[in-house]
Amino acid sequence: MFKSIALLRSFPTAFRISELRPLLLQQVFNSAASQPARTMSQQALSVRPIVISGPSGTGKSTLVNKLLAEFPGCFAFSISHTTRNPRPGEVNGKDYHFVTKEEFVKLVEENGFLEHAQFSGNMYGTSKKSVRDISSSGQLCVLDVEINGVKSIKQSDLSPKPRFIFIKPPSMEELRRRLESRGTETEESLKKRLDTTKEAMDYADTGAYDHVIVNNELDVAYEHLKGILIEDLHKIQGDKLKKGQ
Ligand SMILES: Nc1ncnc2c1ncn2[C@@H]1O[C@H](COP(=O)(O)OP(=O)(O)OP(=O)(O)O)[C@@H](O)[C@H]1O
Repeated sequence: MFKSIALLRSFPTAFRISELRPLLLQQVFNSAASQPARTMSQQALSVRPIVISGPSGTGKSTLVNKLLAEFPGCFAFSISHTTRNPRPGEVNGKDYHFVTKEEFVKLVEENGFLEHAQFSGNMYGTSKKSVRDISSSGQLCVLDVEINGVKSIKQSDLSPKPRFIFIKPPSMEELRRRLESRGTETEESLKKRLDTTKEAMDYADTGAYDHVIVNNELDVAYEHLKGILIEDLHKIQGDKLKKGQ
């Protein structure tokens, strides 16, 4: 029913990364897992997640990876739920929350997911709890989602309220050039990715995002993104220092 890459793009990055970029997820997961338990006397820092969206190839991963490099330990990606069986080496609660179909459906009925969908006969979803846990652990949760994910998160009661950020390409020609030069696309997948671009750009034009960043010069775009988050990042760093991390 779905082509894998098309469906993967409908999920938050946490899902995509756990499928496509396991090392990165491992790195950020480890940083989340190493958080010591808070004592009652510590005032919990609750950090607003970011929802980052934009056409494929516009530079979302490039920008987020720069943030991860400059602010190590400050970011985390949520861990998705799935009904599929673990693959060799995958760990429950680390690579995914592996659950039964019944457990998954119960969570859907309880309105526990920000987003969920079926893929190759298995269900996948990002729970609100997994995002909230990161926020309350004092880290900044990054959700890299397609337009449907953005709409679904906008309708949710996620707290704290996320910041919605759109990464815009300088032009369609440049977007195509970037996707081609990345060397990851077939002619078919390139066409699919470019086909969804107009819808994403039109949606951004409705004012759906708190911030729109044009990724022309990478360094300029990065400074823009960092500027949006810097206050939170300083708080996170201060909190980590207090905790002796
Ligand atoms: N400002 C920029 N100038 C030139 N090239 C860039 C710029 N930003 C990113 N790129 C390049 O464009 C390509 C696509 O970037 P990237 O993979 O980060 O996009 P993406 O939005 O995460 O895509 P996808 O949604 O498909 O994962 C990469 O090869 C990257 O190095």
